[in-house]
Amino acid sequence: MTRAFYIGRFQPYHFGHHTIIKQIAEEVDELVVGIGSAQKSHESTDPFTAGERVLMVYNALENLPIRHYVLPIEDIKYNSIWVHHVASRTPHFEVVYSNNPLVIQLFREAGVCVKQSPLYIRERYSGTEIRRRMVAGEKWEHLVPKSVVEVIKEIDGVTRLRNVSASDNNSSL
Ligand SMILES: Nc1ncnc2c1ncn2[C@@H]1O[C@H](COP(=O)(O)OP(=O)(O)OP(=O)(O)O)[C@@H](O)[C@H]1O
Ligand SMILES: NC(=O)c1ccc[n+]([C@@H]2O[C@H](COP(=O)(O)O)[C@@H](O)[C@H]2O)c1
Repeated sequence: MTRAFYIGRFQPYHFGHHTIIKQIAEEVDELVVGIGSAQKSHESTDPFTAGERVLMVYNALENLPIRHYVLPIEDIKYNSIWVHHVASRTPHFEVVYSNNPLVIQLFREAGVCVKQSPLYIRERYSGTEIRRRMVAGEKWEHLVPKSVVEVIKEIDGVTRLRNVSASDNNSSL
């Protein structure tokens, strides 16, 4: 039995993440999805709360054919003990899938097997690009699973993102 770990901020969860998670599900028996930077919300780069992101990911993974867990993970100040921090909040896993250089480095130093997950059409599927579209009033709905559109509409997430982005801009004046 192999259990894998995949972490992202998911601000928001998009088809890039979704495509990779479906590929991972073909290779392992169980998957733990970490909602990273769980303490963050209401910022232009991190507009959604951990709870909202749990809903996005959980609903999008409804039909994933393997057992999976969606768990919020807060950031800590010490990178050197982050792997232990993660381990204390998750079921034990044998392999990590990531593209984030720091995540890869920290897990490899801790002796955990890391597989580099490929990027799926990165220029289209990127949280930064999706948030830019939301603020600019451009179409973004086709870049995320339908269940993510529903969560963002329910919480009026686009208005929130525009408001917090506007206050970011004001504070830098
Ligand atoms: N298009 C994509 N295809 C596959 N994996 C992706 C894609 N975009 C991001 N990832 C990966 O998903 C993980 C989590 O990324 P994250 O939630 O930060 O998404 P992001 O799109 O990079 O967001 P942001 O632009 O806000 O930084 C990382 O390992 C990242 O490399
Ligand atoms: N010291 C820490 O708290 C620490 C270290 C490495 C990664 N992380 C988190 O892991 C997640 C990695 O996901 P991304 O690939 O989306 O950046 C982020 O939420 C990041 O903050 C946290």
